[in-house]
Amino acid sequence: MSHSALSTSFCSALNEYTSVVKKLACGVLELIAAGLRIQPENIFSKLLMDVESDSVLRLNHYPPCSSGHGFNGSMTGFGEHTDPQIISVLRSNNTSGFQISLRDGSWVSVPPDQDSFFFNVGDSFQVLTNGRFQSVRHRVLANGLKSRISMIYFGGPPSKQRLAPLQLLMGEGEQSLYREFTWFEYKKSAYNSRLADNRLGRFQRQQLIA
Ligand SMILES: O=C(O)CCC(=O)C(=O)O
Ligand SMILES: [Fe+2]
Repeated sequence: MSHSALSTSFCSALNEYTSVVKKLACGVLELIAAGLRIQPENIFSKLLMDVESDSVLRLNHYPPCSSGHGFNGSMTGFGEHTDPQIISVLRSNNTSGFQISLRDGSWVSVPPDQDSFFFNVGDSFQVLTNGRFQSVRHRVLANGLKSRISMIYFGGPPSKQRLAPLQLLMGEGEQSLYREFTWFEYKKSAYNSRLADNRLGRFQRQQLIA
C-alpha cells in the first residue's frame, strides 16, 4: 500500500472509530441523565452531538521505560491531571500504567483490558452537575517491560457553549458551586495552567471556598 493510501485508510479508520465512540459516550450520558431523573434525555449528549462540538481523539504511545527514579521506581508517562471536557472514553492495549487518584490522594492502578472502554468524568461534567459527578484525577506510569498504546475520545461542548450547573438539577436552596463560563474560556484558562493544577479552582465561587 502506498504511503498516501495508508494514511487515507488510517484517517478513515480513526474517523469511523471517533463517530462510534461518540455515540457510545452519548448513550452513557443519556443513561446518566435518566439516573439523575432529568429531561430531556439528550440534555448532556446534545453537547457532543452538536456539529460544533469540540471533540478530540488522542493517541498515546508509551515506550517501555524502566529508569530507577520517579514514583515508586516508575517513570511518569503522562502526569497527573483531570480531563477538562465532559466525558472521556479510553481504550488501551493490555499494558498497565493507568492510575486514578482516590479522595485521600492515594493512587490506584486500573487493570488494563484491551476489550473494555473506560469512561472518565471531565471537569465540565462536574460543573454541569454541580459536583454530583467529579472529574477523576489520573496519570500514567510507564511500564518497564512493555509499551502501552491508548486512544482516548474526549467529548467536549461547542466553544461558545455556556457551562454552569443545570438549574433543573439543583435542589431547593442549593447554590451553584461555579460561576458561568464558556468552554472557550475554560480551554484558554487550562492552556495557561500547569497540567496538574486544579483548573476548576479559578471558576469556583469565592464565597463557598472559605
Ligand atoms: O494514555 C492513557 O492511558 C491516558 C492518557 C490521558 O489521561 C490523556 O490523554 O488525557
Ligand atoms: Fe487524561
